[in-house]
Amino acid sequence: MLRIAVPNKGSLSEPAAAMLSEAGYRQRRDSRELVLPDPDNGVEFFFLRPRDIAVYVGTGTVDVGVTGRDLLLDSESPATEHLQLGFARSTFRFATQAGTMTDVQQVAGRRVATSYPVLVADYLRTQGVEPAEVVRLDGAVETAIRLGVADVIADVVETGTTLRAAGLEVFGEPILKSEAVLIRRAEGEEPTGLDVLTRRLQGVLTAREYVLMDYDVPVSLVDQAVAVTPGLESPTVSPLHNGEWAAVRAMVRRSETNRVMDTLYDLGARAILVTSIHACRL
Ligand SMILES: Nc1ncnc2c1ncn2[C@@H]1O[C@H](COP(=O)(O)OP(=O)(O)OP(=O)(O)O)[C@@H](O)[C@H]1O
Ligand SMILES: O=P(O)(O)OC[C@H]1O[C@H](OP(=O)(O)OP(=O)(O)O)[C@H](O)[C@@H]1O
Ligand SMILES: [Mg+2]
Repeated sequence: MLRIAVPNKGSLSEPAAAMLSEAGYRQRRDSRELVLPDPDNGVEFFFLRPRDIAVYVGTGTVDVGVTGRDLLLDSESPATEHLQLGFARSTFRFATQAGTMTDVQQVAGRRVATSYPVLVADYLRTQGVEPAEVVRLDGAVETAIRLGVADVIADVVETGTTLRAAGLEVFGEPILKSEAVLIRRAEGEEPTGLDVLTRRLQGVLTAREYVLMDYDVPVSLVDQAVAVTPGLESPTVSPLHNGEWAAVRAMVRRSETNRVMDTLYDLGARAILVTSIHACRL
């Protein structure tokens, strides 16, 4: 059985459970369940603190796990990214009182509060900046400046709402772009069953990113239409009862759906239909 660690709480927990459920795995019914066997799919889920998941994977106690890239890097665990999962996207940034700092060099000799001390210390070292101190806090880092324990913070930023509410502003380059990732042990053989899990998760990622587009187009315009919707490999072109028209089916990036429909319509395509992909294996 492939042992899979899944975040039990926090920002990663719900979207990770949703993705695994879309991939056909069992879901826990109660958030207090800590272990969930799924024998039909040959896996066993362990619900752990997101910060601990890299540690368990690095020691080989579990085979793979879902965590954030930022948490993985902060853990110093011998685990490695296996697959990017596309949710919990965030940046990791320095911030301080609005209008006071512009460059990471200004962090020299200052106190930095963060929940990610290893990540921050590593980054400052690469920039040749020596802070006075890196203060490790568990959360609510944005309040550290007002309370006088730090001059600068380094934290996860998604919308920036939390920073603005605290009267803070980012400065310097982003330290990191993070998202949820599936991790595995850096050394050793690939765990048995990881290939199936990977294909299933890739199927979910593709189903989320693409839609199926069907349309009818005059046979004389098929080549031009196919150039607009080349699909992943090659679109399906089928004859229609009216021999002057053909039907085309292709996968299209969800984000481009309306632009592609406009272009096809202008070209002369009609009966353009878009459907979601429920599941797929490429
Ligand atoms: N607002 C957010 N938007 C996107 N990702 C986030 C956000 N907050 C945290 N993350 C990501 O979630 C992971 C941190 O997990 P963690 O469980 O600490 O989340 P949390 O929501 O801060 O939980 P907790 O309330 O227990 O601190 C990191 O990978 C981080 O980048
Ligand atoms: O840019 P935003 O959209 O505002 O999101 C970023 C905030 O979200 C997370 O906090 P969380 O709610 O997890 O609280 P915490 O600080 O206690 O971890 C993170 O630590 C930031 O504070
Ligand atoms: Mg948090």
